[in-house]
Amino acid sequence: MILDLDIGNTLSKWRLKDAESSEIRSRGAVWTREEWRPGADIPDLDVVEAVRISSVARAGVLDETVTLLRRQVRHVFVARSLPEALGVVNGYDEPGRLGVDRWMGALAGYQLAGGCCAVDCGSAITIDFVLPGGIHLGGFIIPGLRLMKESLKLGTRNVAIDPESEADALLEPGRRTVDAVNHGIYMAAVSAINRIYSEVCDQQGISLPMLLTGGDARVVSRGVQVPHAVWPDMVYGGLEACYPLTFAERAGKMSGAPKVPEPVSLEKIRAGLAFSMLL
Ligand SMILES: Nc1ncnc2c1ncn2[C@@H]1O[C@H](COP(=O)(O)OP(=O)(O)O)[C@@H](O)[C@H]1O
Ligand SMILES: CC(C)(COP(=O)(O)O)[C@@H](O)C(=O)NCCC(=O)O
Ligand SMILES: [K+]
Repeated sequence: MILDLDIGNTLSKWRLKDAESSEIRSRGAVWTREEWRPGADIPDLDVVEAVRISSVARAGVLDETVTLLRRQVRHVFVARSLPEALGVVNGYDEPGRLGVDRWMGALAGYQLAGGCCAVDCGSAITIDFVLPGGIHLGGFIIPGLRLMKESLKLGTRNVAIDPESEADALLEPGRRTVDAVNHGIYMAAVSAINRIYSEVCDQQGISLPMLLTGGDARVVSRGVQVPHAVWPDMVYGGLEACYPLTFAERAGKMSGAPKVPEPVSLEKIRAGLAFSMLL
C-alpha cells in the first residue's frame, strides 16, 4: 500500500492507495498537530510500503513525522518546492519558499491541463498561474474562509458556510450576524478569485483552465464564474506525478483528475473586466 500525506496548516489529510490496482482504499483527516499516532491518526504502517508527503507544516513537525515513518516504511518521499520539475519552471525568486502544496498543485495542474490557474481553498486561499510551456508566474495568497471568520471574532468561527446553499442566497444581505459574516467572506473569496483570474489572463493574453482544490473548494466553487473543475486530490496528484509508483501513475494518470474545463474566450474575459471597471 502507498500512504499519501497532505499536511496543511489546518488539516493533515491522508490517503491509502493500492500499489497494484491504484485504487484508493481509504482516506482521512486529522487536525494538523505535533505528533502522529499510527493506527490511530493514520493507518497502521505495517501495510504501507511507501509514503509520499506534501507538507507546509513547520519543519519540526515534518522532521518528526519523517523520522517516525522512516523507522517503519521502506520508501519515504518528501516533496520539496524546486526551481524546476516535470516541465514546470518555479516562478518564485526563491523557489524553495513556494509552499509545497502550491508546487504540487501547479505540477498536477500542468500535467493534466498544460497552462492553468490552480486555486487551493484551505487555511489560506492560494491562486497560482502556470503558462503553456510550463512557466509558473507565481501567485496570490488571501486568508481562507475560516481565517477570515476567526479574524472577525464575532463568535461565528464554527458556523461553516453550507456548501449546498444556493450561490444567490449568499449574495443577499445578511439579516443575522452569522449570515452577514458568511455572505461577506464568501463574496470576498469568490470576488478575489474571479478578478485575479481575469486580470492575469488579460495581462498574459491567454485564457487558462481553472482547477479548484482544498477543503473549502465546494463552497467557493459555487461563486466562481470562471469555467473550472474541482479536483479534491490535486495536491496528491502532484505527489503521484513526482513519485510515480503504480502502473497507472507511470502512465501519467493521476487519481480523481477531472475533465479539463473549457476556458471562456479571452475576449469575454476582457469584456467582463472592462464592464467591472465601469462600476
Ligand atoms: N472535516 C473537516 N474538518 C474541518 N474543516 C473542514 C473539514 N472539511 C473541510 N473543511 C474546511 O476545509 C478547511 C481546511 O481545508 P484544507 O485544504 O484541508 O486546509 P489546509 O490544507 O490549509 O490544512 C477548513 O478551514 C474548513 O473550512
Ligand atoms: C500559503 C500556504 C500557507 C497555504 O497553505 P494551506 O492553506 O494549504 O495550509 C502555504 O502554501 C505556505 O505555507 N506557503 C509558503 C509561502 C508561500 O507560498 O509564499
Ligand atoms: K491545502
